[in-house]
Amino acid sequence: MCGIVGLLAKQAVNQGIYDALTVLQHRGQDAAGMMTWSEGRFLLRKSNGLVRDVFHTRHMARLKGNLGIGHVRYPTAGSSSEAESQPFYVNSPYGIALAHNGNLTNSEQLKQELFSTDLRHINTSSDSEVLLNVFAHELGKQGLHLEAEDIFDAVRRVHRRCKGGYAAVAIINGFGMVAFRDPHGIRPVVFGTRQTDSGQEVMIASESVALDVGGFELERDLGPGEAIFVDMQGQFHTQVCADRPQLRSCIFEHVYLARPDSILDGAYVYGTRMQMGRKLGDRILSEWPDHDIDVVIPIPDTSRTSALEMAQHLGVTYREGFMKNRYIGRTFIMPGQTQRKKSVRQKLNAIDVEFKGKNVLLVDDSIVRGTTCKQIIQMARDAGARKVYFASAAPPVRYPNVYGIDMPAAVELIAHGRTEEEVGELIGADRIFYQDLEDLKSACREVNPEMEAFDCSVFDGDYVTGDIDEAYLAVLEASRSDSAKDHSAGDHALVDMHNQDDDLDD
Ligand SMILES: O=P(O)(O)OC[C@H]1O[C@H](OP(=O)(O)OP(=O)(O)O)[C@H](O)[C@@H]1O
Ligand SMILES: NC(=O)CC[C@H](N)C(=O)O
Ligand SMILES: [Mg+2]
Repeated sequence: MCGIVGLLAKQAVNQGIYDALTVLQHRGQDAAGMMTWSEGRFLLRKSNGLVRDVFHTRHMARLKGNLGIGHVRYPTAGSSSEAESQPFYVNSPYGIALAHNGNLTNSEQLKQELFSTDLRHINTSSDSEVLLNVFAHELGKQGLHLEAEDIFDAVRRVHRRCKGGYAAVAIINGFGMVAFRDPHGIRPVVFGTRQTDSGQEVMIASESVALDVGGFELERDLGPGEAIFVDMQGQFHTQVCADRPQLRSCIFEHVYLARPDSILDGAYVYGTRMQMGRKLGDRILSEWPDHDIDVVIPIPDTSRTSALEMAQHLGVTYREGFMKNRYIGRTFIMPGQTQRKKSVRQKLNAIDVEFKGKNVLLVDDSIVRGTTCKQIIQMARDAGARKVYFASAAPPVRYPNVYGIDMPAAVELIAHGRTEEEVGELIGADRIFYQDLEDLKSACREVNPEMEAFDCSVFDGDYVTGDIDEAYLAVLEASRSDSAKDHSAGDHALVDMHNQDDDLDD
């Protein structure tokens, strides 16, 4: 769940891309990057860190041009080094820059094919570099005069070769901007337009909030397998380039990943989270009609929308019993377990009066590794709670994610191989409530009835791309679990394009 943005405008795009990246920051906190295009040259700035730390005035001054793409990264493949931050660039054919959200599940096989049959070299362990090179290779078959139709043909071949989740935005030197979404539409991508006196401007982004801040009107989501090409005049062309497109968007976007003020696949994330609260409230009432809950307390930030709705539905007081330090980011998407653990305590602090002598129902959007809830329950007890009940607005997360969320190892998931009651015991709750998966799906459908099916793999272990088996998951776990990552830290110099007279690294 990285964040991507592309902007083709009638004026300089650097500030617009920067602003979009800041509102997509919740999708990736490890690295940020921007590549613009001006007079036949690409200009790049990318590095580890938050958007505000990566782009300084001197970088912004260098990022000239009316066309550009940007990225915030949360690594799901390769390392978290600067060399694997995005966008990536290849010089042939034409010169192409690309930013990717998602994760390819056949990148190792593609990497070998790229070398042995396409004669292309991949210099990092990033699957995004693989995706760019497959796209470049397929585009290279089209010849010198590129039309929208040629680009769509190339995307069609990308879909035939690549497996997994991918939403990507690219610049083709001299031709314009392209974006495409995998045939299951696992990861989100939307586009919108802004009319100016000089003509139409187009923004493509992971979430509609990026369009809102830039004053763009949301046109729609890209459909599964669909591509959009925006020519240098700002006119866009779209086509579905997959043989059998089927929308199976990641339901975890609606649970946690996306911002509540985004509209994804026609569904207001805020509305879905309210429905989730209502449905879980119903479940609690039916399982425990004579409950003794005194107060509902959310675990900020993401659960607040569901918790408020649940409290109203239960007819119980809602109180903000935990204060969040606004300067600490999201803990779940931090790279290591030590940092995640430490951050919970730095991030959240209890207001004792809301807990003293009360039976509290703590509500979170999801329980993944259990890092947050274990500590929070202890904090609630330390603050004087009599009973601590815990509700998760999502079902138990029991299976790894392979499509762009960094949950590679089943053993790290607290609900893997455990019943709901066993999880409750392990986290120290007096009683635990989980959402039912069917209720979660209908929460989404109540907001947009056209959303028929989803990728729910983290909840049900059903991988929609059909290429994931035990052997694949074993290799993934061995290479990407927290303990494997601890041993793979290394120094990775940035082998990349050089930029004007300026240094890349500061
Ligand atoms: O069981 P865990 O492994 O702890 O993961 C689940 C927690 O992580 C997320 O919070 P996060 O702090 O990332 O973001 P938020 O502020 O948006 O809630 C999520 O909202 C849960 O609180
Ligand atoms: N979270 C993501 O979308 C990650 C994109 C890509 N797989 C990377 O690791 O850079
Ligand atoms: Mg949270």
